[in-house]
Amino acid sequence: MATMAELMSNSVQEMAANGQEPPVKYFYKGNDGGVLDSSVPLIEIQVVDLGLLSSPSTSAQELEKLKLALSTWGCFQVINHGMTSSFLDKIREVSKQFFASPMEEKQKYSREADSIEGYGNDMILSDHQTIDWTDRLYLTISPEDQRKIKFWPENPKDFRAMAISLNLEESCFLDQYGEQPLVTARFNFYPPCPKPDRILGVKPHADASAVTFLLQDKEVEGLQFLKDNEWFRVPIIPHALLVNVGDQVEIMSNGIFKSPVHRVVTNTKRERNTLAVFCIPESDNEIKPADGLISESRPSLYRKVKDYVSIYFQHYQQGNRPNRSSKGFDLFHLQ
Ligand SMILES: O=C(O)CCC(=O)C(=O)O
Ligand SMILES: [Fe+2]
Repeated sequence: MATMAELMSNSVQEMAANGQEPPVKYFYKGNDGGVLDSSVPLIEIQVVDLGLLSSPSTSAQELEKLKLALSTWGCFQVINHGMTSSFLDKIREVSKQFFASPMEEKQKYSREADSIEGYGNDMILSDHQTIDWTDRLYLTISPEDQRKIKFWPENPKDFRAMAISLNLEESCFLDQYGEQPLVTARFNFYPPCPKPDRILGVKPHADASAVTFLLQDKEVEGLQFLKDNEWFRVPIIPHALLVNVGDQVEIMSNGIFKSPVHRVVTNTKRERNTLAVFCIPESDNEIKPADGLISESRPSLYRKVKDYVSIYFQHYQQGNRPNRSSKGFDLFHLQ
């Protein structure tokens, strides 16, 4: 049996700091390596104002914008969301401080070999797997009784308070989410990478969530979305949150809302910090296209699923995406 040390890969941050040559398992096998320059076009991303969305005189127009965004790109930036700029900056700061703390400190929160929760990087499931150039801290935020406080850093002191107040449960509004949807937070740290043309921060994937909220780095770009076989950069709006549809809302909306394929590219000079918050329906709930969205002209395009996240992770590390089509269970290959 493989030992714990064999199953866990090294911290990417240490490799970067030591100027170590990245092992080949980090090299992306696809023919489309990542680039971070202006030759990659920017998404003309919709910016949705939550204030306008909730005010009767302006909501219709804002709702149209939302629908257009979700049915074309599957993502938008949200402003006027009620979280102050100083609060968002504080999250960024606390996350930076955690990753900047000594390795012995971070290792107190190391994930266990067979689970994603805690501090670490990709789980190694196969010899052929491409590993992402990122270290992460992955925490369950809600339901509260599923929090594993042992993984929540004690330092910086503000960390636990910050993460608790990030409870975005209210945004998970659909019935299919169930009474106790899961909200998880992934603090992502991408150190500078010596081989950005060969190594990705996160390989191409779509999210297993219903909806994902991303707090981007304020200064360093990296996230790209795929549309019509072309990659597009996401612009930075410092105090906006990026919202993207995950596979489960694509299923619930019978494919009207798109769960976009995205990736993170690396760069040689600057580290990048982001926070992704995933809203995930209760695993016992059956997820299926809403009845109102099925008709003779638009039959149900997806199979019913339960515990989609488990199905998803069985495929993810191999670079595959489960095919949720009602027609079968082929795999959609991403690398
Ligand atoms: O860090 C980013 O920009 C995106 C991360 C991401 O796609 C994910 O964690 O699923
Ligand atoms: Fe993602």
